[in-house]
Amino acid sequence: MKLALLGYGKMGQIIEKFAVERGHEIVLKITIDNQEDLTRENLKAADVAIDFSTPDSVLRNIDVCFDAQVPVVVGTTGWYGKLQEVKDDCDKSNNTLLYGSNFSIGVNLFFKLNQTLAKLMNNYPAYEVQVEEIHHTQKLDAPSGTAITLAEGIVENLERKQEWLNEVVGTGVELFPKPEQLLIESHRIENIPGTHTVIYSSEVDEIEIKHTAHNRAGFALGAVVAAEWVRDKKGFFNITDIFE
Ligand SMILES: NC(=O)C1=CN([C@@H]2O[C@H](COP(=O)(O)OP(=O)(O)OC[C@H]3O[C@@H](n4cnc5c(N)ncnc54)[C@H](OP(=O)(O)O)[C@@H]3O)[C@@H](O)[C@H]2O)C=CC1
Ligand SMILES: O=C(O)C1=N[C@H](C(=O)O)C[C@H](O)C1
Repeated sequence: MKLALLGYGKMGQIIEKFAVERGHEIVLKITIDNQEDLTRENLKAADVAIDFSTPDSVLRNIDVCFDAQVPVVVGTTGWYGKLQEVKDDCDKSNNTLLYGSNFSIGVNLFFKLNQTLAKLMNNYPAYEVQVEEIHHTQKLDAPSGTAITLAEGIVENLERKQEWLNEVVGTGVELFPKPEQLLIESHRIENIPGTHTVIYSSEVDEIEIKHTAHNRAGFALGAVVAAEWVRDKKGFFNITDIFE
């Protein structure tokens, strides 16, 4: 299959490696320096576009994919406030988009564990819950998309939590969540590909579930598999649709 890579940074380059290994061809690579090459005409050479760019550029990239009627896999995070708008555009224009805060198999298993644990905890009010995420210092968004998915999994399944709020550690701003608010703590440390922990803490003990990415390979392979899966489909999908 012919692929367009929208964003060719840390992720785009590993995605290229897995895509070529699996017999695909890269027909277009877009970075900040050649953004003007992202046109409907150029995109039409691709069967699927894969976007791992930036929160500021992703919405325009999606628009161009919709205009060209090219299915797009979106790994970029930091735009989920616009999710409903993008879904409406996708449906109205009869297009195809698959997005996911995390394309690795391990994290998608972790999402399920998180939901199950949150349900169990309805019977155990002595436990307070918190989400922690650690990423490299170049990350542009906080909290991470994965942490948002984890927090939503908790809010949807644990009755005593109604919304999440985010504290970026080291900025000097400390938050004091109300009992119905779930704290997501973000840490930025050199060279960490992505670590997520859900912690339930009581007076007497603590239960933690944790996912640690050793590198970016799991995310990149997942994105290529997602492109293969979505190629001949129409509609708006999440990575969890592949795992169902
Ligand atoms: N869903 C998932 O599983 C994962 C998601 N991510 C997300 O993917 C995104 C990218 O991550 P990562 O590769 O680490 O980031 P990088 O900063 O390494 O790469 C971003 C790329 O986007 C390019 N870019 C900047 N502006 C534009 C534009 N206007 N159009 C197209 N490309 C542009 C940059 O160009 P230049 O090189 O010239 O600066 C760079 O090539 C982030 O949002 C991150 O959170 C990351 C890992 C896994
Ligand atoms: O920016 C990153 O690096 C990552 N971003 C994704 C996120 O925001 O959750 C996925 C992964 O954790 C790496």
